[in-house]
Amino acid sequence: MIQLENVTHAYDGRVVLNDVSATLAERRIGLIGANGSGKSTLARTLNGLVVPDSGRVLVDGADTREDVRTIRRRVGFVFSNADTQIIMPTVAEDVAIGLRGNGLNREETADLVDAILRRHGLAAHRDHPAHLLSGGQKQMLALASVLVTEPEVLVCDEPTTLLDLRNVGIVTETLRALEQQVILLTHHLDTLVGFDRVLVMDDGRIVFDGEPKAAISHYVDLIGARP
Ligand SMILES: Nc1ncnc2c1ncn2[C@@H]1O[C@H](COP(=O)(O)OP(=O)(O)OP(=O)(O)O)[C@@H](O)[C@H]1O
Repeated sequence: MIQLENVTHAYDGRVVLNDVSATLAERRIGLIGANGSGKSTLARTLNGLVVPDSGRVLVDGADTREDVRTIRRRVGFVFSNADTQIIMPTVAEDVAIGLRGNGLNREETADLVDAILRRHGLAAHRDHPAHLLSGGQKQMLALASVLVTEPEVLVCDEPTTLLDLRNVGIVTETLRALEQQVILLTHHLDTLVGFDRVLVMDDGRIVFDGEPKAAISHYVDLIGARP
């Protein structure tokens, strides 16, 4: 469970998170809001990528300010642009890098890598250069490389933004089927169908917190009311 307690954060003196408090316990949580409303910054506080100026973020009671290594293992993060996340030359190497240092031998590592590549439709691309994959395949690789580390929570920052409609569907279905808690930031509002809870952000605050339909309707009204 993740708890945000009076989280405030500013960039260059401009407040982008303004006294945000929330307890994130549901399995499927969406986070929506206009560009620049603070979603990514909030998401980045959840695994210590951003440490708030004041307030605190607790992951199963551990403070992101103090225990970032443990928290990074528990909370995986997937970025919208997979190119920024793929770091190794080949597909298999990129997945394997996440397993480094966990005591597995080469064979065990290869077995795990192969299993996760099969699960995410990438087995045929095992030894291909990662940068030659299609946009959708790259996003699946980024997802696979995080999931192989078995995080308890997966934070996905607009993982479908750069994808065509078919790949939006594939990534959405993959996220839907995961065991772990998923916190999904998205502008693709229909990917939130069936979610337990959706938070709407505006100007650094959570301005609505409820079931998807009501949250989306609140967001649409909010945007509609803008000059
Ligand atoms: N590293 C940074 N340095 C300075 N300003 C930043 C930084 N990251 C974000 N910002 C600013 O903080 C504000 C909130 O940005 P953030 O990315 O959290 O919003 P967002 O809701 O995720 O937006 P989008 O939907 O466009 O991704 C924006 O005005 C952005 O320009």
